Amino acid sequence: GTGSVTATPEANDVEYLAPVTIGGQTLNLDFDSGSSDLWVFNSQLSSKATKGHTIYDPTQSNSFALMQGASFEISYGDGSGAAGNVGTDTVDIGGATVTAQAVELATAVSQSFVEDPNNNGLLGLAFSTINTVQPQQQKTFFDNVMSSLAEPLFTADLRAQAVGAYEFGQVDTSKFTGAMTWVPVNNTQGFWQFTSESFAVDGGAAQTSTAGAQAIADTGTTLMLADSAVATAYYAQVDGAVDDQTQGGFTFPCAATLPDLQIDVGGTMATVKGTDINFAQVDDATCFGGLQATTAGLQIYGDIFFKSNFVAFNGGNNSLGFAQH
Ligand SMILES: N[C@H]1[C@H](O)[C@@H](Sc2ccccc2)[C@@H]2OC[C@H]1O2
Repeated sequence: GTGSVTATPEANDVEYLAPVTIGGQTLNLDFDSGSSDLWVFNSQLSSKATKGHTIYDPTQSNSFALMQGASFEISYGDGSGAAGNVGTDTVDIGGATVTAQAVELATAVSQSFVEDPNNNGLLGLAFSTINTVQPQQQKTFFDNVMSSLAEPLFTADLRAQAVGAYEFGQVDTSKFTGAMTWVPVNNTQGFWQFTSESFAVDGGAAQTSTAGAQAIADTGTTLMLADSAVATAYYAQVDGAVDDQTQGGFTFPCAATLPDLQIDVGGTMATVKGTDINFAQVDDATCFGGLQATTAGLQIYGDIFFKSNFVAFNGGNNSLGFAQH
């Protein structure tokens, strides 16, 4: 089978939300290819925590079953987190269905989630080896649904300030231009990880990235976090750009024309359009860059990358496909 749902951006394309039906109840969740827990806002949380959110109420589902003694606790790269207990229920994403999917029910969530009323939980799409449920680790929706899909893959078609799509089981070739390039994935850390060792600015000479030379494809990260050599060289080509730590990174005059960035993905150059690298206005004339330096060893290619590239995640052969869109 296949499944297809809309991917709707929040303001400034900070995150993309997609509808998921759990035991007949539909919630908009943040699909996250950088983690592997499916957790939701639910009726166990305080009314203060759930104010403005859509919640899942397991008592109203006739297919919910508590997973006795199971719990989860997850913390994310940005310092946010959630923890709680676990059950199973039928989960449907645009027609792709898993009958006994582990659904993690938060009993505590960090303030950044409370203050994000459109986000009613996360749906992890990284590898199940980093799922946090104890004592028995659980599988992601994608792992569970894969064998029933026409093709063992899902795709992300995320758009700048427009509705895109997540699809399971098929690559919709009408969603991108040119050929799709497939590259190998190293999943030893549980991520959709690939080599990324060089870059070029505005079609200029290829330059070598210094640090880890590894990157992950992370739909749950807003920006594109690359080696500092990449960000420094990029903004050196933008008049008036500065690394302004009071703003948290590179800023530039909003009137600037941003160059395209070519970045190595598994040995083939992918392009991130300059227009997609203008993230948000921070004051009347200053804009904040969508490309920033990573603080971790890994480079994290988030939504800024996805706005220029249609990406397919193949769990059948652990490869990543990308194409311009
Ligand atoms: N994979 C990412 C994840 O989806 C988000 S969790 C999140 C937190 C607050 C608001 C929305 C989402 C966090 O930022 C980067 C990394 O961790």
